[in-house]
Amino acid sequence: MTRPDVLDRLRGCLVVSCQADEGSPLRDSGVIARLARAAEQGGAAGLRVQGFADVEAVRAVSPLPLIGLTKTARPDTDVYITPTAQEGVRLARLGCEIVALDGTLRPRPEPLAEMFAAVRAAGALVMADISTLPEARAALAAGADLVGTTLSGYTPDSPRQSGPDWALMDALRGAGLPFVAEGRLNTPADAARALAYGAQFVVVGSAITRPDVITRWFVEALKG
Ligand SMILES: CC(=O)N[C@H](C=O)[C@@H](O)[C@H](O)[C@H](O)COP(=O)(O)O
Repeated sequence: MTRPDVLDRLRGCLVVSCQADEGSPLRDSGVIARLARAAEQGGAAGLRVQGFADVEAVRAVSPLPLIGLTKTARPDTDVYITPTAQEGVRLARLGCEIVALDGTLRPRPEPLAEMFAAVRAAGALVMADISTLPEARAALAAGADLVGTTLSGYTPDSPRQSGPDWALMDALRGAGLPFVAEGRLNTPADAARALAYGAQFVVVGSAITRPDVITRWFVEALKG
């Protein structure tokens, strides 16, 4: 699959994020691979997967375009989504068509443009996870192939909210910047609305692949 083909295949479609955090009973690469297969059976056009072991496990069972990332906590930075070029290059070599990395303007271990170049040289597209309009502009200017609204609500510069950041999507569209919608799209109606807001494609995680989180939504609702 050539790079433009990947974006053509994902346009207007659903990508399912299959991740389980440490402590989750689903924290097992074999389980993640099964979640990925279930998403594929359900019609997902692509998958988003965290960590080398999970990427390898999913790559072995699914031909769908893969957005790979790492989550690496470091003492020197708040940036945790694929903070180094080395990690991004390894994800590309494991077969990820797209590598997601933190595209915010926060202090980071390595310059954004250098990371983008390294990942692209390894054969993958770069998806910059951002939280604000200026970050999106900067990431695209630095050579990102895609920007995702992934980090809105998780940085000091973006509003904390329970739902998707519709205002950010509106601003991105208004500025003529292509974007991927990701983050707290918790219903099919939200996903469809994101496309209507101009998203290239939509990434959904928790509402499909985190039963512990979904259970909590129901439990809280019953408390009234
Ligand atoms: C902020 C951050 O670290 N987001 C991560 C990025 O890969 C994942 O934990 C999210 O599940 C993913 O973005 C999908 O979002 P949601 O689970 O809300 O549909």
